[in-house]
Amino acid sequence: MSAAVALTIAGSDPSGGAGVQADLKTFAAHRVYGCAAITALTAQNTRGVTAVHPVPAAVVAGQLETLLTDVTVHATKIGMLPDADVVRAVVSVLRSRPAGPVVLDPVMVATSGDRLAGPDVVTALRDELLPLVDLVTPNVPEAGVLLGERPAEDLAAVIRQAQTLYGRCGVPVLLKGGHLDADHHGGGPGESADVLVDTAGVRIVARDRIDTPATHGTGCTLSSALAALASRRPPGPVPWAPLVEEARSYLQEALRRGAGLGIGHGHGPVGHQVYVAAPD
Ligand SMILES: Nc1ncnc2c1ncn2[C@@H]1O[C@H](COP(=O)(O)OP(=O)(O)OP(=O)(O)O)[C@@H](O)[C@H]1O
Ligand SMILES: Cc1ncc(CO)c(N)n1
Repeated sequence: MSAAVALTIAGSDPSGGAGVQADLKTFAAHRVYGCAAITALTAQNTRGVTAVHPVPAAVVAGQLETLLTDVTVHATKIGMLPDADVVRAVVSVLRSRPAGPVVLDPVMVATSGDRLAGPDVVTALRDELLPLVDLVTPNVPEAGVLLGERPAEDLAAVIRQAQTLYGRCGVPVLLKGGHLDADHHGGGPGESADVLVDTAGVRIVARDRIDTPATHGTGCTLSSALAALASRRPPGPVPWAPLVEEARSYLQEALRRGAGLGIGHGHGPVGHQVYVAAPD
């Protein structure tokens, strides 16, 4: 039997806190073999993004085709897709080559507020890619954009939008509440609450909110932890609720560790190297 293999399809972040670099560290922390196809080169640090250079769509397709004709991938995470052509390249490969359960993090804006995807991405992502995936993990502003609504301002609105998005696309939704104002998040005092909606109904997954500026790449880390955990499972439908609980516990430890790393001068990275137990 081969090792569990997870694939990330994402952009590069030279500062190592987000994107492909964060995903591969997260896969390693979950004792999963990591593969990576790069969709864009960014120039960024913990303070912001200074340039985005999309990889040509045909080159993205070529990376995936070449990889998937040889390597069996047990789960995939999709992150930054810089333009609609790259979205379509990923769609076309995924239609013909199985890559395990797919977690889609619909990246639009970095923690620093800089845009990472052009406006044409939203329609292609929502109409062409979303129906093919097994879990979508928008943050509050991204859910607003996908629904064409104002971003949620409290937990009740997050629950409503997660249900609406699930109703429209039929794909399990994990709507992340990290952006909710601490006074309005409603998940309980000092908590950061995410909302999972799938066939099992609505589940709120909350953890204590850690008081730290080092939150660069939390979304990337959560979605790659979910793909890593999915890659370790037997084939078949993924019960997302226990995986979300596990991934949040991992992220919580990584946030605690990141608070002491002292990397960069802006929103520092989380400490990915929190090794979780090997699969049984
Ligand atoms: N200070 C915090 N303490 C604990 N958990 C947090 C904190 N900030 C964010 N989270 C959690 O981190 C995960 C990512 O949430 P967030 O809403 O920030 O996503 P994102 O905006 O996609 O992340 P990114 O910063 O990578 O763009 C969620 O599970 C959220 O609840
Ligand atoms: C490459 C990349 N992907 C995703 C994010 C979102 O955090 C980022 N900052 N950079």
